[in-house]
Amino acid sequence: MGEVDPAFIQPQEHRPKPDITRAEGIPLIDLSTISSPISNLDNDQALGVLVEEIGDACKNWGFFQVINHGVPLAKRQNIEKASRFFFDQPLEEKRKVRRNEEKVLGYYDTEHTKNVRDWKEVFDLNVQDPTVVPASYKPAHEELTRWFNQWPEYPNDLREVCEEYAKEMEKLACKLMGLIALSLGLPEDRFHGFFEEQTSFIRLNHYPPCPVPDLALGVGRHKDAFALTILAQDDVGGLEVKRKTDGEWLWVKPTPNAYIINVGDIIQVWSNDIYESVEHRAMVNSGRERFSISLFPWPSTLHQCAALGGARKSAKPCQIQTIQLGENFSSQENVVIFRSLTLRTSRFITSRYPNQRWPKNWTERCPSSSNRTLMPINGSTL
Ligand SMILES: O=C(O)CCC(=O)C(=O)O
Ligand SMILES: [Fe+2]
Repeated sequence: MGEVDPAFIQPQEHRPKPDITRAEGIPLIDLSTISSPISNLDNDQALGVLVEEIGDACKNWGFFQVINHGVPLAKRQNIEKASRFFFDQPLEEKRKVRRNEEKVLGYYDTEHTKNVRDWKEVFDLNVQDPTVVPASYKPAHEELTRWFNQWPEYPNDLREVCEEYAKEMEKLACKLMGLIALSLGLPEDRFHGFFEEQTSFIRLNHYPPCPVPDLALGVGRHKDAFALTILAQDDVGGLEVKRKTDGEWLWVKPTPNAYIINVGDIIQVWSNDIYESVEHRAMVNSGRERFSISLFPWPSTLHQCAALGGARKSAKPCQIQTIQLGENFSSQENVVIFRSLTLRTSRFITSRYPNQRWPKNWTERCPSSSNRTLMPINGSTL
């Protein structure tokens, strides 16, 4: 093991397998039907086929790749180049824009997943700058705060290329949310309003070569807490997806200029579990560094919490109700979530409020999934 910090070492049962399963891949979906300027979303027979493909992929895999998505290749190449430049700098330079308790965006190199350190470094930025969020998770506190992006001195075009890329990602996310709504039998714009005060963010990932790739992971197994994830991976590859049918880890073969899409917890809730947020992880290797870029579309804080924690009807925009739910769970009011989703996502939200304390014993107050009230996806109270 040499000098590798034991904090990086995965428990035996979660270490990557030496023999990668590459046989069957996640579905590859061609979006040209909706990417062409003359496409007509209303009466296109091809649209019906596409919607069915999206629905099947979400249901059977929770993951798919898209091609002919309409995102100009140059925008992706620009951000990839700037990301390489940024991570290539000495640590002291990157640490000038390090995330901390006050500045929750920027560079970070000690991320942990399930208490094991990830073999990676990241740079986070919000799509809305600044993003307005509650200053505290307590519903009685009405104060809001603003999260600002941090920008390094070099590369000096990082901000511009990230903002350009974010605009493209927003368009793609909007198209995908529309297709997913249609695939659930909902109007195409059913979810759009929830993103009006979005808290979406972009993460640049860098996975350096690792001397113990059979013991460590770039990102340990996890599910994403967001609505969707739109991931651009480079040609090195390393993403693995847990196949729903048998729990086998499958390697996602890099497809040039494709984006990998996965269903997050929020869509799982919005679809009443018809679509599931699926476990995945990122492997590292000893020979080549790897880069990827994630866009995590998050609805406004209110809708996150309505979905993930059952916000009360009286909730004011931006009040975090998820945590409150832990304390008031017995009321069963608008409870739309089951234990694991609440746990995971609430932890994610609390991690952004490091000074707040999670109520003790809260898990015991969570209802079992069989007690859960389903989301009224066809009604108006979503
Ligand atoms: O880089 C990857 O392949 C996966 C990253 C990921 O799963 C995440 O950031 O949530
Ligand atoms: Fe992920």
